[in-house]
Amino acid sequence: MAERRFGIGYALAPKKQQSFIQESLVGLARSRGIDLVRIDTERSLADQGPFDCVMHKLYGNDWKRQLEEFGVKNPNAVIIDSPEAIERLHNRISMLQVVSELKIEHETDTFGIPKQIVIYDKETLFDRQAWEGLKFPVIAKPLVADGSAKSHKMALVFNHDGLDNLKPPIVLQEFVNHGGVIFKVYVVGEHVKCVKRKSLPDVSEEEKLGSLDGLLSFSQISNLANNERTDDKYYKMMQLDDTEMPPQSFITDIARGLRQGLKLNLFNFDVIRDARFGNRYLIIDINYFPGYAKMPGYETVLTDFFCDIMQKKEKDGAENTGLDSYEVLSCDDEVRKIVSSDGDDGGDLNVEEENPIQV
Ligand SMILES: Nc1ncnc2c1ncn2[C@@H]1O[C@H](COP(=O)(O)OP(=O)(O)OP(=O)(O)O)[C@@H](O)[C@H]1O
Ligand SMILES: O=P(O)(O)O[C@H]1[C@H](OP(=O)(O)O)[C@@H](OP(=O)(O)O)[C@@H](O)[C@@H](O)[C@@H]1OP(=O)(O)O
Ligand SMILES: [Mg+2]
Ligand SMILES: [Mg+2]
Repeated sequence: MAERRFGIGYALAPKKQQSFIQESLVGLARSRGIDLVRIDTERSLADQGPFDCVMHKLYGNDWKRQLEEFGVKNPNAVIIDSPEAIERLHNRISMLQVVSELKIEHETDTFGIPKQIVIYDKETLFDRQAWEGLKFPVIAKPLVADGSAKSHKMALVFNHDGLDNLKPPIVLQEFVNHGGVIFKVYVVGEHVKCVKRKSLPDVSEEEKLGSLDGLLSFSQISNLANNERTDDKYYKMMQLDDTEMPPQSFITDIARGLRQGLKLNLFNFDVIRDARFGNRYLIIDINYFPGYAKMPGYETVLTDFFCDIMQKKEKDGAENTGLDSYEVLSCDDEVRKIVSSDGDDGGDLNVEEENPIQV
């Protein structure tokens, strides 16, 4: 009897679909019995399918309603991920709250988030009382992180003069020197991959005090040029080679904690190493459904994840229990640590985990 195939519908904006749905991914998934099917976002979801799973990165109440209806009509289908869980990442305060709730013990390393305050209006912006404990330079980030170009428009503010150009609501986050390298940790279910990316350079003491005109604007500085898909080529070009990766088990513990706390499968988080301490890591950003295609070998990681969902669904189907749409166990319960071809000397981090994951 022919093996039953597993249909995953994807609902993505055109730009996202173009970058993420590559023939290499579609072909590999197909060879593993998984069909990736485009959901026509101009038509009602209810008129399309059937789907065993829906994967999406769309906004708006109408789409949210359609997903809810789909979930009611298809209780055994898996939705990756729940709109409510995703919305938590659309606000830069609620986004990082989950980090403060993580309980992770590590012998030598500590983690946290930078000091930050939210500013809703201009008066508060100029009220020094409101800034308790926060010192220049600060990074001004839009409070809303909803995928719009505006939500990535940032400014490095060196002094009071720079405040004039800011438009609340914003988050002011202390700027922490971190050696000009950021660690981007991609999470795909129980799969975790840490890569290095170019970041803002450190700010010297003179620059902090100097007569720089108060503000430097920038946007998406850590985004990899699309033509640089191999990390080692990018690392050489951007002189990131000699930056040590964070401890592997530390990063996977944080990834696991965030996944369980956020109840999300598809996200990445940005980590900087605090140059003042060297073993203190700060999480500065968490992104839903990031640019996975920039991750070397993304086809395999994503297809393994699809396989995890399919196998869990079959297992649950056999036990006749409806798959709870937020929990998918990994394909196997062994901890499989695959360190990438660069070995463990600062190479990228691929770690499979044994824990159940939540969506
Ligand atoms: N607190 C901080 N201290 C030092 N540098 C920071 C800090 N916050 C952000 N940066 C720098 O600014 C860049 C953009 O910040 P952030 O990642 O929060 O913005 P974003 O628009 O959400 O980016 P992404 O494209 O990853 O979604 C970071 O990659 C890093 O280079
Ligand atoms: O497509 P890209 O490669 O730029 O991916 C970026 C992605 O854009 P897209 O989802 O519109 O594609 C961004 O999503 P929004 O915050 O804007 O929603 C955000 O997740 C970035 O962090 C991703 O960059 P990465 O962290 O992977 O370097
Ligand atoms: Mg970021
Ligand atoms: Mg972001």
